[in-house]
Amino acid sequence: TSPQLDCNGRILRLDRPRVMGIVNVTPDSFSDGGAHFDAEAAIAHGLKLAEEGADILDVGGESTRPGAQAVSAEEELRRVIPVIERLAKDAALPISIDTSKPEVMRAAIEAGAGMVNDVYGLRREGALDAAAALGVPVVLMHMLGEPRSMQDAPEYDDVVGEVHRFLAERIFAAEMAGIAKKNILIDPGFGFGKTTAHNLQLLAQLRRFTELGVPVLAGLSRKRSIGELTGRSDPRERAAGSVAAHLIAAQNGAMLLRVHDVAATVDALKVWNAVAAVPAPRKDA
Ligand SMILES: Cn1c(SCC(=O)Nc2ccccc2)nc2c(=O)[nH]c(N)nc21
Repeated sequence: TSPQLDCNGRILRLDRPRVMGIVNVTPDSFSDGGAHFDAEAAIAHGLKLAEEGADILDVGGESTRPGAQAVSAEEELRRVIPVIERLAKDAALPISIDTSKPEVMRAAIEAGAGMVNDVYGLRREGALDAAAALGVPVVLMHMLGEPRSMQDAPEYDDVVGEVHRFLAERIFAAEMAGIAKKNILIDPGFGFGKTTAHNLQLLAQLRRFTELGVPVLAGLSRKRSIGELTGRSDPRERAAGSVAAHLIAAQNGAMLLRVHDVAATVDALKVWNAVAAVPAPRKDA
């Protein structure tokens, strides 16, 4: 019996690599400086990704790009709650909330989300206790320092070893706070305080993280490293590079892939699964 996650009543099976579709609730294009948020566009996009075969949708209201200004809890709630409510009503798949704030976690689960995806690894004040009380699966991700400064010449003695140790410590902290191990996922945090060389080491050695005994999530979609490797300066042209990276992540043990290009990734995984299903050759005596 392969693991499955109970996301507030909606089941996410982890019998094979699964696809998490990205739904950013961003400032709408016509309003001045993002005073309004285009919930309708985000909802339509989420429903489209569900149609394309996403197994879960990740809804986020605060950009974590280096230099992005911090957003208040009230502002973040204004952006994501209407989107989560409508997606939970109009689609059957589980929804994760991409947030580091305890009050946003609580309201999002109340509104129908079923997983917490925290790029800060539940290190904000009250986050561990809030997640434990909610009793939903949580993603613990590695980030070096803070979003503002993480990409200023990040350095490690041994990036894989240091990220591995951080994640082991966050699993321990989560279990001590009362989060069941079956509800924990980990993520090396591609691009969060890593150069492309660091990201390549983490991807090449991703199977090391499966030793921690919980499912691994990988999120490389359209990121700068993919752009650097492919020469695609426009993120919208990074789908092929992203699919390639996510197939390698699946091959190296990732069970959840956080992607923009759901249809392409779903097709790629169908090919990957067909090969994975081929019986191993018999070792004749
Ligand atoms: C919320 N969130 C993000 S946002 C950053 C992003 O997509 N940047 C980006 C996207 C497109 C182009 C350039 C940069 N990345 C992860 C991740 O890798 N893992 C988990 N668990 N959550 C995550």
